[in-house]
Amino acid sequence: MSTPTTTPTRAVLMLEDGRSFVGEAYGAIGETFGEAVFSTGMTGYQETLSDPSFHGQVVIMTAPHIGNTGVNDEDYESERIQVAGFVVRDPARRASNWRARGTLDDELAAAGVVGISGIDTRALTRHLRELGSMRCGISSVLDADADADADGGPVGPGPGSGADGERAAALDALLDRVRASPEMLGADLAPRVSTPTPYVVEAVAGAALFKVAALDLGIKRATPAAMAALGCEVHVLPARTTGEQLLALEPDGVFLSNGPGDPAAADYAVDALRTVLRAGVPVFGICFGHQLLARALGFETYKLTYGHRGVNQPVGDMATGRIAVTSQNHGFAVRAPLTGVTDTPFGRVVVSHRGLNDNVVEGLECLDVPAFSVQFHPEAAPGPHDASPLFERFRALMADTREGGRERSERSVREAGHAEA
Ligand SMILES: NC(=O)CC[C@H](N)C(=O)O
Repeated sequence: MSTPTTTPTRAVLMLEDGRSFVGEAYGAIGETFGEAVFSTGMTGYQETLSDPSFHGQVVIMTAPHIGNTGVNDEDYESERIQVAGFVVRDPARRASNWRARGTLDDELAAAGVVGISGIDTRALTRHLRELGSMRCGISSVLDADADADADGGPVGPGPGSGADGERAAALDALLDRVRASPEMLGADLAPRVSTPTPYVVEAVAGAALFKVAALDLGIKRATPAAMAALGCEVHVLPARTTGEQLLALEPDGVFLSNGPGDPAAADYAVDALRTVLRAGVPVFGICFGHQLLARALGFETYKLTYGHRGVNQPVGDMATGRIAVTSQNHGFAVRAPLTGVTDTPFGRVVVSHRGLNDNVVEGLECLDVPAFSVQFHPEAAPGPHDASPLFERFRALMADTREGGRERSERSVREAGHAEA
């Protein structure tokens, strides 16, 4: 009798340190490599999968049941699934939601995204929490060779022969491929996910009040949408746009988006930002954009052991003590003194927010130039909306700077008039 076609295909997740997990193929059949990171969000898997900041990463969902609501066209945060691979414990056997147009398994397969299911994601997460994020590979094609040999090849005794020997050799070879795959430290990934050409997101409520130049380092759809809803005309620009090109748009403000990779590798964006800061144009950065503002001010960034990824990360406002529950997705962070004022080439800077789980810097505020940034995600896709007023704060900063600018130019007109008289 032939084997039923429903027999699951075996898949293996191999970590850089040699620990491996055996499960079932989920999504596309094949092989993939990336940095193994875990996300604790219990909702929002579609937004997570399509967040460009996950480019080059294999995402492990700590929530065990994934895929319940299938996939729809509305919840994509970019044009495609961006993760390098996907790891789940217990995929939903059917999708159930009025918006669903298909299952997550099929969607991943159609997008060519290799995943694995049925593994102990709790043990995997604890391992990464102790030892830190590391490279990994998922393969659902390893058994093909071993099985072919086991079925058709000679059955010989001793190590290295037969299916077991083949499988051990295949696992060793997979580990070699994991260790040969690119590292996240030092990776410049934003240009890979950025828009190739500029585009404009129109302000929602009639006439645009403010023109925002947004550097797309891996922007999510919800971000320009949130600013457009506040009356901003958002010009979304490729990652390598220069400071001069940003200023040539005569924007009321410059926004720096989230994005994948190591902020220490994106010197081009740091240079652009310094040009903008020198011009006194308001700046707002989130996540990768926050890390780049920090670098432009002279702070360093570093790699966290395992990062913050999820929708329930508590953040404290240093000035008010107020706590916000935030959406986060970062593996790098800014090194800056939590208290006190730091003097930088762009004047005084304070840390505005800190992570309440581990005291990581979660926000910066410039006191002498109109610029601020947060490590978390005010666009909240997915996640809670506690931080969404930050877009209003950016609008207020643009309004103040514009008023200040008007006052200054009115004063110079008056002064020029005096000079003439
Ligand atoms: N979401 C982001 O912008 C992530 C920023 C950066 N790639 C990090 O991992 O820290």
